[in-house]
Amino acid sequence: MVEFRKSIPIGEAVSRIMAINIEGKSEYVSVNESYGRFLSEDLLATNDVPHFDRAPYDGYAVRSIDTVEANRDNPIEFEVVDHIGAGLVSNKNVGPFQAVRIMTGAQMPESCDCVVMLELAKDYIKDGKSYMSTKRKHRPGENVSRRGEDARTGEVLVEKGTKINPGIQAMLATFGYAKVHVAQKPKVGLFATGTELLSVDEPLQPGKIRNSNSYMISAQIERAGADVLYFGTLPDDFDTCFTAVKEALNKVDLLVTTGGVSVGDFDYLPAIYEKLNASVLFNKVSMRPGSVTTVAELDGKILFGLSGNPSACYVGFELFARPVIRKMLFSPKPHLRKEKAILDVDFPKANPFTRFVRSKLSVSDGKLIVTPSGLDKSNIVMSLAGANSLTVLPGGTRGFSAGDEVAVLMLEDHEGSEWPW
Ligand SMILES: Nc1nc2c(c(=O)[nH]1)N[C@H]1C(S)=C(S)[C@@H](COP(=O)(O)OP(=O)(O)OC[C@H]3O[C@@H](n4cnc5c(N)ncnc54)[C@H](O)[C@@H]3O)O[C@H]1N2
Ligand code: MOO
Ligand SMILES: [Mg+2]
Repeated sequence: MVEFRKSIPIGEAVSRIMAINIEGKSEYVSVNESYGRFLSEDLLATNDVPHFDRAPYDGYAVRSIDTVEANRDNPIEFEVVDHIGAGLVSNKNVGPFQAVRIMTGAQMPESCDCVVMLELAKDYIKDGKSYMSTKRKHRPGENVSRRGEDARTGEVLVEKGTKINPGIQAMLATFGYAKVHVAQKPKVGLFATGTELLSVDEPLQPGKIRNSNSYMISAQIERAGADVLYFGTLPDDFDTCFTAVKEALNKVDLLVTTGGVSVGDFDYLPAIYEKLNASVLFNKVSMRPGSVTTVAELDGKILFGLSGNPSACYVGFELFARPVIRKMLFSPKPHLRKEKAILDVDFPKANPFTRFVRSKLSVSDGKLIVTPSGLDKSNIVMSLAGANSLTVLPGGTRGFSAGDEVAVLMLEDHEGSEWPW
């Protein structure tokens, strides 16, 4: 007799997984290798930026008090006593009605508090000496980049768990972080199970299909920020699968398998979990696709038994495995980011289960608009290519109409959500 499975709500399934005590680890890598990694410690400013007052323009550093009388009819003359570019420091003591010709980025001379831009100064030589004059009154601090205007020593600039982007790379270099504390990439093992599976370079044969799930899931694992250990395909044979899964567990932090989780005669994953003595967190979820997704835990490692059906496999990974990976990368918002969007077409199917529709989210006239990216069946591959989101259609509804507001989960976003259900 076919085993009866009790399905649980999606939120309950996710919270059972997230309750497992599994933590990320940190490593110390060169700034050259840190782009795209996740910070495992808050990023602090180690000095003021800039750490000296500096000229943001090419011009003349003067004392603003000396410009007070300047106006269109009264140019004020300054003797130019020094000339510096970025990287040099003037040691001249600049007195009343004296100026230093200064270039962008150079440190301000101590007694000067404003910069007259080259465009507002007239320069000339008189008796063999350099002079400049200006007709503009300048305020104290005018055209000066103040010490610490960009960052102050000790400030937390970026929080732990943030993905390092090009701007953070610039910050790291600015503060002299030659090495940076980042999360170790979780090692995610992967098997694709199924006697029907051909490799990508094999010609088609009757009854067989090319394995596409492992390519898809490998990319999803990388998109989530982890490393893939792909162990290959497995035939639907209990002993072979059992041995392979058991051995793989020693080498990984998390293990993903695709296929073999339903109630079919050759769906061996449930029996494998039982023989491993793994505790099964759930084996049925009130969702479509991916209702047969089965997740188990063994010695602090999580085994994700994703469905073989490509769309179900894809969705199961994003909802269940991604947040665990992001948690191990110290993200405070490990789940897919949830937003509201306007549905662009009718979706008349009644939904006993919560449905996650592969969708294309776009911005039109300042609003988020969402439309299914293809056929909404769990064995479909093609709708995945155009999907950048999952539209969430709650169970127990009679279908949806164009113009309805719906929740969407964003697949390509780096922000995430704390708890979307
Ligand atoms: N009597 C029932 N039958 C089924 C049920 C059920 O509740 N009762 N659930 C259905 C649902 S829902 C799904 S989803 C599938 C899940 O099946 P499995 O996870 O056991 O996966 P398989 O049987 O191994 O394969 C399903 C399907 O996917 C294709 N597949 C598998 N691996 C790959 C791969 N690597 N690349 C591409 N395609 C793959 C496979 O050939 C099958 O067509 O069960 C329903 N049945
Ligand atoms: O897991 Mo199945 O995808 O619900 O069709
Ligand atoms: Mg099956």
